[in-house]
Amino acid sequence: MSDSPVITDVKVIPVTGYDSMLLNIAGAHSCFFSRVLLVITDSAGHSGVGEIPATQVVQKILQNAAPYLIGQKITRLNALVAELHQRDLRDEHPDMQPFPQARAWDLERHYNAVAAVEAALLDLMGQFLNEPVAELLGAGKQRDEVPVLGYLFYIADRQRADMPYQPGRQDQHPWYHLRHQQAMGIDEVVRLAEAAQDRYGFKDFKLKGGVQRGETEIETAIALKKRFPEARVTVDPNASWSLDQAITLCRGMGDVLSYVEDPCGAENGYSGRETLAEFKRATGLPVATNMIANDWRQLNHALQLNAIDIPLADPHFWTMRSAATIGQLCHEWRLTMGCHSNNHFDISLAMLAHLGASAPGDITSFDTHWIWQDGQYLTKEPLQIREGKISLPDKPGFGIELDWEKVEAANRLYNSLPVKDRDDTVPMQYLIDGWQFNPKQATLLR
Ligand SMILES: O=C([O-])C(=O)C[C@H](O)[C@@H](O)C(=O)[O-]
Ligand SMILES: [Mg+2]
Repeated sequence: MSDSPVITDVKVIPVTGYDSMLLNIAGAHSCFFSRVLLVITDSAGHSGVGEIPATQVVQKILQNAAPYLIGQKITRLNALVAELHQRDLRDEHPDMQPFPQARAWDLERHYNAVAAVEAALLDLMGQFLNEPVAELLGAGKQRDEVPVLGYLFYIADRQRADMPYQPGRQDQHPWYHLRHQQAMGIDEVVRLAEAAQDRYGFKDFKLKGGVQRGETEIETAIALKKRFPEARVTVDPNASWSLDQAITLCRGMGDVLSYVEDPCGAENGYSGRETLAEFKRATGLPVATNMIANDWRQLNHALQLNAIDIPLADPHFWTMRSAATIGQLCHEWRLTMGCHSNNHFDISLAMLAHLGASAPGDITSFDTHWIWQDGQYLTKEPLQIREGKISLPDKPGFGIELDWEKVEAANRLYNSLPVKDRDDTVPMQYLIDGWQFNPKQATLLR
């Protein structure tokens, strides 16, 4: 019936790199960030790869899925992904019991695992068909370059932490030094933006908020807009502002903020979808989210309430194909597609690029944390951000090749870590003793 290659090997490889002491509502980024690579090899001798956020649960889910995948034809991609979506791997595998948080109610880990499998299979399919992954998504490849934004953070003083944060390098572009230095003031954040703009050519900027007083964060956004008048500027306090506060801070700010990301969330018996709908009505500002429309059912409710304009369709939990479908839906329904991110390596950079290349019509610049990791490559010819865009390589699949020496070194670093999963409250203790997460209180207001 078919000459499809079959899956011969599945490898789950956790990898770690270095990060700066970036602040967000959950605390401070550790000096380490971790991801999981899923590498699937087929009988044609090709390897496909997917990258997702690292948790111990997701690794277990993927290890449990491996025997099921081996021997399957790669052309069963659609059916395999649908089947994995439905399997409750925890119940099938008693060794998931030490992870009570897995699968049954922590759906995001399950989605991450399925997303990794789908990405690796798409990479293999692209190589089998000699087409880039973007051609296999949605309406096929729509563009060769994908706009991305300069994702800015307030940066804490790493020297206060007894952790091996990197000091930065002085022998390269100033960005590679500045990204490791404290940046809490408005001028320092503008300086960061200037360096990032000079290095990567960004047209647009996003400021991670939920850290300082809302007024200070809005003043920072105003300063960014003043410095880069043509830029689309946004701020993302991760729903930490109350609805009233969000309206007070953002009303009349249409000439500064092109859109606002998750300005408020659930409060006083009202859901985040309801408060965002009220925020939109009160301010007239477009709203983006990666917090209240993260699966089809949530997206349906968000759209029925007219709560959002820009779904940030992250392929690491939506999966590449579902995120591409959101791109098509946004185009048809006059919404705007964007993409959320977390700290990531260059495999995810390729995933974002192929997703963005498949999206029809206008999209807003995609989020990427890559500028905080740039230089820590796991592929031989990593994609680059130039003039604020990522160009797609003219190669099949994702068009990337793993550098196994680097992957093995990053895996050794992961294995050496005493704490494996992300926990931003730990480094935060060096800044504020006894600090605890409060989703409604800015990080430094304690
Ligand atoms: O847009 C967002 O909400 C994010 O990028 C989530 C991330 O976890 C961000 O808050 C971070 O890296 O600290
Ligand atoms: Mg966000």
